[in-house]
Amino acid sequence: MSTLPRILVIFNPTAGQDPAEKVRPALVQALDDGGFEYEIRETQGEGDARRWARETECDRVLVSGGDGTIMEAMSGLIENPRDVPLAQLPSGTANLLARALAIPIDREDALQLALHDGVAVSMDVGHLIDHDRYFALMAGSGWDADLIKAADRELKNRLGFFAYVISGLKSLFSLTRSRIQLTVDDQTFRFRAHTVIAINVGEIHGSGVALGSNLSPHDGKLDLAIVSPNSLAGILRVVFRLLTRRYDGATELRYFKAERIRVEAHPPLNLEIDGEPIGTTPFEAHVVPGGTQLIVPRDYAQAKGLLPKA
Ligand SMILES: Nc1ncnc2c1ncn2[C@@H]1O[C@H](COP(=O)(O)OP(=O)(O)OP(=O)(O)O)[C@@H](O)[C@H]1O
Repeated sequence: MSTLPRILVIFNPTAGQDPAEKVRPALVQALDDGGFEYEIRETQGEGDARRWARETECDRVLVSGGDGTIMEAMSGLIENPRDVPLAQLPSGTANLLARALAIPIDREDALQLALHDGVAVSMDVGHLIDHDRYFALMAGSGWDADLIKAADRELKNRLGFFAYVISGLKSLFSLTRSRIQLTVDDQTFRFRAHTVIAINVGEIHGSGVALGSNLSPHDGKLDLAIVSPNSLAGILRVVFRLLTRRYDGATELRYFKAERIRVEAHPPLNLEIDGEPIGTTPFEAHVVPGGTQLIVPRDYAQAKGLLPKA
């Protein structure tokens, strides 16, 4: 009897800039070469990936798509009564989850990891309660949500990742602060800010790029970042702090760690979940510790102390 995992491939033919005719043959070739038993299902739109992942009886789900498709499949797997790990063939525009977990973006390397070399580890996920949506990276209100709303499909097709850079710069100049009421576990705070982000994964592994210090999707907590400068000079100060990794000691950039948070804003702020617009504030989120199983590089798992001690 074969000991290879039976694989459900969830394939989003519209993700990213590479046409499906280029991605699909490479995928089929790698699966055939490895001798796997597999099924490939192509998404038609929102909801397919979540439903198929929730219902699958395979041993592993391999998602070919961007962060949106991966998160849909991850949500389905959280609802699947069996523990089924998720592997990725990052084929989106930003591929932030892959980059954060040190998963290669190169197609062949990613397939080698997804099918052969990777190890399964648990990772926390966030849950946006009112929307019943899970997030791996973050749920954010304010600037991040504005820029994601501005980077629509047409702009992403035309410019790829630069769509986010351009819409991010544009949104920076129109930021206005809202009155925020923030509940962090049992404590309530009131202040003015233009951006409040609940972060699960906030660091590109090994790159030095991070949204804060000691952010970890393996600590059973969400990190909350609050950005509140009221002028362009203040915004540039925050950007400089982030780039130079000086996160502490500024009132314009504050952090909390929590298991549960609630954000109300007046006027309401745009809201995004893992790079997808999802209406406006208020939002309430909590962490599901170790809620998902992911296939990651052995080096990443080792660096994070996630491998069983030999
Ligand atoms: N066949 C399809 N036709 C059109 N849209 C689809 C299809 N299948 C899935 N979708 C939509 O694709 C979106 C997810 O895209 P995904 O995030 O994976 O790629 P992306 O937008 O290129 O990448 P990124 O999130 O990195 O920018 C979901 O909104 C989903 O509904």
